[in-house]
Amino acid sequence: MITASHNPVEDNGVKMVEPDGGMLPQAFEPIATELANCSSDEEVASVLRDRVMATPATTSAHGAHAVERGALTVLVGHDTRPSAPALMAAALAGVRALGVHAHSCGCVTTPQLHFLVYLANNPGSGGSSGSSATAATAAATGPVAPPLQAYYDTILGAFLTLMQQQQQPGSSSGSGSSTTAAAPDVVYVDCANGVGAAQLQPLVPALAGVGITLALRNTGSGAAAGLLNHTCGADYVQKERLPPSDFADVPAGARCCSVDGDADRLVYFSPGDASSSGMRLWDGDKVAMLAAVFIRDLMSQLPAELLEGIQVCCVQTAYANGASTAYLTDVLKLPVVCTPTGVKYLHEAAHGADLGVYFESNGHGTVLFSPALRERLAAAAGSHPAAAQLLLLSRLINQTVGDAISGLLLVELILRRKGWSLAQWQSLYTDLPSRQLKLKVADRNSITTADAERVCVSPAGLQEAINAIVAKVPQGRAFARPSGTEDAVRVYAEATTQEAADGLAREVARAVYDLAGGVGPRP
Ligand SMILES: CC(=O)N[C@H]1[C@@H](OP(=O)(O)O)O[C@H](CO)[C@@H](O)[C@@H]1O
Ligand SMILES: [Mg+2]
Repeated sequence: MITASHNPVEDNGVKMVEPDGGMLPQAFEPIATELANCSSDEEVASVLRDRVMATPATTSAHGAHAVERGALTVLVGHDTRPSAPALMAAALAGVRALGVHAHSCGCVTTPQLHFLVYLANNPGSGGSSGSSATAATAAATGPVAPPLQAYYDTILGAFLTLMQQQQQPGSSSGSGSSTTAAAPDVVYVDCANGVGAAQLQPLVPALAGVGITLALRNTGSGAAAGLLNHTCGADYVQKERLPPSDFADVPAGARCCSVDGDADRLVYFSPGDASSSGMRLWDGDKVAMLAAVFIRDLMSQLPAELLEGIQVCCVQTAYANGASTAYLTDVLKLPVVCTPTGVKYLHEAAHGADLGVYFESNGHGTVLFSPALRERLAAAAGSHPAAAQLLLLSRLINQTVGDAISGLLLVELILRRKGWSLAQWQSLYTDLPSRQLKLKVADRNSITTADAERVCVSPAGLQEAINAIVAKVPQGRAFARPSGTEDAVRVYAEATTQEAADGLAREVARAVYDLAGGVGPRP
């Protein structure tokens, strides 16, 4: 997938999708770094020959045995960047030079490409009408590109079925009042001027059919088209806590959401008054809680023996607001696992359970259902409506990777099913005030961490200094870690007041600056 996600339009990047639809295996990262740092074509060729071609595929859907190159197909997609067509041509030429089929999926979202790769290798599993044709062709010639329609048939199809069940009188639709009275007619969607604009379009007529008007903004088209991710998109809204461009006329309190440039992140927000202050945010933590509440409700309607031995787990990072962690453990009584930052870690941990809910605060995440759980649900679907609904949820929710389109449908389904307004969703728990800062140091890798990045191991004395600072702040929590994506050290702090959280973050940043070789002005 040729994309630089939420980053500025002039950046570029690539995300690799494994044959099972998953993310790049971690073992491949050092090789990818080597490739990215090559300074000449010759060097690229030699790294490809000596390192890439010499590394056996680990998670190939075909198993460890060698596969005829001519039987392989690589699917390539791209985002809306002006650099995409040239990079796409290069990628296709590179794949074909190896004697491997290359197929352009065109301008798609990252999660759509993950889904298509999964479906190409697991024909028939999408639950779409088109997939049986795909299965027949695949048997004859190896994986071929399934039509993008298969994505909508699966994800949107499951959403519409769940919505229709809700609207049938007397349907068993989970707990909570199933009134739609609290749901507004219009959901304003900030498409970040990215791929989401075109790919959300098929949802517009489909959702209109169930009474939801999607108003797409920042679609990257028209005379005043904005720039990709520029003052818009999920990353901007979540980090700046500001409504995106082109939302000035959206009424205060309206239901809005924002996706990032490649549509794998989703946050909800509601504009405040004219001064832009008072914008409210429903971040990845809030989406995770909503999903967890709903799934827990459905599971509680199933006979205990059906769920015997089934493990449910919620996965967060240290950036998850402490109030959300407390809500999961104290109110929902669900086990919580904390992993290092980065979806690859959360995804892996969620895979360890039968039902794994994972979201980063920045809006990237999904809910994974194990094959064993899906089998049990399928067997019970005829006799237990809640099992049938959970099974449909596993189709509505992209099982390969976090997906803003699938996430939007999930949130809208749950809010309507529960009859909840944004305010009721917000009131599940109250976030502790928090602050994130970043600073530069001479070498960020001089900071090493343990315990899912919550403790600094080096440089010597840093953790002791952080402990002493945190101890002075009631209910304070803070940590510092080197960013994996930027040349910076990130500091996170939370406390019972915004002032205390701000002060705590500043003090910790100063300790990092003093003990880890800060560069530039002291925070
Ligand atoms: C605090 C924060 O938002 N960190 C982001 C950021 O990672 P860093 O390692 O913090 O730079 O980029 C990652 C990739 O997009 C994302 O997964 C992660 O959540
Ligand atoms: Mg992204």
